[in-house]
Amino acid sequence: MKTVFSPLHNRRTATTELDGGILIAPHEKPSRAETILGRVKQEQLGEVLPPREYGLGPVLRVHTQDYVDFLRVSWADWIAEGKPGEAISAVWPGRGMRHRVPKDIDGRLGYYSFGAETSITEGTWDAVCASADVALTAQALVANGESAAFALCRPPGHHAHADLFGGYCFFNNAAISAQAFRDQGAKRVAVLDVDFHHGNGTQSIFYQRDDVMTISLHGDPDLVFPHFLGFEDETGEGPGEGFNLNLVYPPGTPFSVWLDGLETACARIAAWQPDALVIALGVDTFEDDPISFFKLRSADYLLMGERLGKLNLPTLFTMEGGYDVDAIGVNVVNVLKGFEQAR
Ligand SMILES: NCCCCCC(=O)NO
Ligand SMILES: [Mg+2]
Ligand SMILES: [Zn+2]
Repeated sequence: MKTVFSPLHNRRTATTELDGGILIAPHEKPSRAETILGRVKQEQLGEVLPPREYGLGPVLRVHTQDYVDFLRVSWADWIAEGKPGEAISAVWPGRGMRHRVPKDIDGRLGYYSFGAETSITEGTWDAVCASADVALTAQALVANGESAAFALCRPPGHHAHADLFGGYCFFNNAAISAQAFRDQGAKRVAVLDVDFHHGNGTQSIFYQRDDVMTISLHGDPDLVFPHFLGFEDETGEGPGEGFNLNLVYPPGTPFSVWLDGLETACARIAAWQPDALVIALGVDTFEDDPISFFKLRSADYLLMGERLGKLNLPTLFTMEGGYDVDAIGVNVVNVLKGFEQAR
């Protein structure tokens, strides 16, 4: 399987994440991508390619112009105000307030985000654009005949809505890729999110559509991020009714239980017969992940990959979460190896 990777992910070097009332070193750090790349090479998964540059056209098929414009100028506007730290939202348009875009950078940060854990820094824009190019380059490989490809994206994307950043995500790489498949002629595209967290961004982007099916297995939003979306009664809206599926699990969920959910998801996908499958691949389902509460073990990721391979669909993997850096390379590449063994 080919991997697409860009060293420009290193432009995303946030030094602060608001967590537990203090600013910690971010969980979403450069060593995540470098460790995965090292394992891809060590295991000889396949060729590693640099991304092509696609520009903002494909991004704007999913994200709004005003949001993209905001992201591009956010850091410059922040430092123009003489702010001492990294750009972090501290105010949001709460219930009963006006949902309009303020002029002030603090107001715009709040309007265009849904959490304070994600800072914007000097190189964030460059890394975010490169991450989308990585996804689109891997998507093109699959659209042009590769049976599967791995987009080693950083920063991740599945929490990003059309005009919201959060959860370490800015451009929704999986959604941008799904839309690219559609724009290149695929009639039906399924996005399956196996990250520990709900793919709230991906769900919201396609929620009223019946051409992109979105499915996510994740920790109970009543207990974990993103807290306000991802419940099992969210099944789609309007034409999209029935094209969203959330499978929610409690703390301590082992692979055996999680695998039942994967089986449900795969059955739904197989019945729909999509032309392409995008897997939002987070491995924060791992038993030792520092911010999650499932109990998957490294060997389980081989079985996860195998089950996904048995769907026999053109498949794009986009890298999402996973924060146990010692294990992330093994776990990610285990999914990809298991996938290939099933083909
Ligand atoms: N306290 C913030 C947690 C953000 C979760 C990010 C993630 O891994 N999403 O998949
Ligand atoms: Mg998920
Ligand atoms: Zn996650």
